[in-house]
Amino acid sequence: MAGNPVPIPAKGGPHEKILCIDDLRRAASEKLPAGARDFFNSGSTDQTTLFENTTAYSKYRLRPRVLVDVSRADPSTLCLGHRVAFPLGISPAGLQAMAHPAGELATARACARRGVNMGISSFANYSVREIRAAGLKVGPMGSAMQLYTMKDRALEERIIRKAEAEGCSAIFLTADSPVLGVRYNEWRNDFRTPKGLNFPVIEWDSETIQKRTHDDGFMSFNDDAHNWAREIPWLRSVTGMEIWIKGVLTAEDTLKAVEMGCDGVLVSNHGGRQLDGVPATLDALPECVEAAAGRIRVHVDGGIRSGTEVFKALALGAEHVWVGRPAIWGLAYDGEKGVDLMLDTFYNEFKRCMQLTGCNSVKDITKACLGIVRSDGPLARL
Ligand SMILES: Cc1cc2nc3c(=O)[nH]c(=O)nc-3n(C[C@H](O)[C@H](O)[C@H](O)COP(=O)(O)O)c2cc1C
Ligand SMILES: O=C(O)C(=O)c1ccccc1
Repeated sequence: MAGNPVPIPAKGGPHEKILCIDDLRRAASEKLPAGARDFFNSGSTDQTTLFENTTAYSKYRLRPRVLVDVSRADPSTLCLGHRVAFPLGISPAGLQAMAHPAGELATARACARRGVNMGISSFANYSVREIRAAGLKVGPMGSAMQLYTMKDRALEERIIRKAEAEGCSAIFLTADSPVLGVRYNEWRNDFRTPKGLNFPVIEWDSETIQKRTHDDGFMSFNDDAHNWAREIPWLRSVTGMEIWIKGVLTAEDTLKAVEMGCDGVLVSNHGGRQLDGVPATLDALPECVEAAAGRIRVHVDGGIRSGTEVFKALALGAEHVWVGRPAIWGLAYDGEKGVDLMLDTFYNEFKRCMQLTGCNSVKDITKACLGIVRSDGPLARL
């Protein structure tokens, strides 16, 4: 990421007030209509998991080494076969054109410019071809194609073929969504996809979607009869792309992914939008890392809102992290430039955290970088 502007917003400039991801959340939330804002920002049921995803980080303290020459600290690493600027990518999130008309195209351009990978949602508002082309105009970029376990296997195979043809290197199979989570906000607001937005990946146009609520559309499309024995061998038989399971929260399912020959697990609770009451992803991470025992890769997403939190996730054994809502907030705030700003903020905080803890490379970030764990957790911040 050499040559990027340091994201200290210029006095009087358009981003004067955006110093951290929480500033971006506030600024974006002010710009979004209420229904869209609630859809993007909410979790399910009582919002317990949503809250814990973000607050889990505050119980860990850092354990820095001092007087280390960190003048050449290098945050770059490998992710899905690509060298990335730092260990953070953008999680697949649907409906990005509701945040900004350029939606996933803007996200792809920002990812390519900042040298990070992107997950493409099955519910993207642009086709995989358009998204990949937008990114590749700016630079080389890695993408993972997110898949649900679909009722229509022929459609699922068409999506896989297109993703392969466009150079995606992995499938993120979302395993936590046989049905949609309980989303009071969507029911209260009678949330509908805005008119004019299409879902080209799943071959639905605006008219088809208008007839359905989000819940209804989602349930008609996804297969609640999904299971390990059917999905993984089938995926292996139709594609050479890496297969990752997105939504794993336990040692048992990590072991299952190892047994089934998957390439990695993404420890995720769908940003607290599916089953409320499951643990924060940071709290589920250690048991998954231990079960993987280096045999498959382990990534994590959910609630990561600063470079220091990226660092803490790595110290607990994640190889790489992903963020969902911060990209949506970047888009809503200022389209492509807002996503650049979001990535720059994370990058700079992460690099500074590496330097201030005495780490010169991502490999130096180990358990030894974490100190005491405060049992008063989130309250420790108040
Ligand atoms: C608005 C929105 C849409 C999402 N759409 C999808 C999706 O289509 N497929 C999927 O697997 N996950 C989806 N997710 C979950 C994200 O991939 C990711 O797991 C989550 O956002 C990470 O948490 P964070 O937002 O706290 O960073 C979505 C999340 C949000 C907030
Ligand atoms: O709402 C979600 O969490 C989600 O996965 C999704 C699915 C389809 C369209 C937009 C978001």
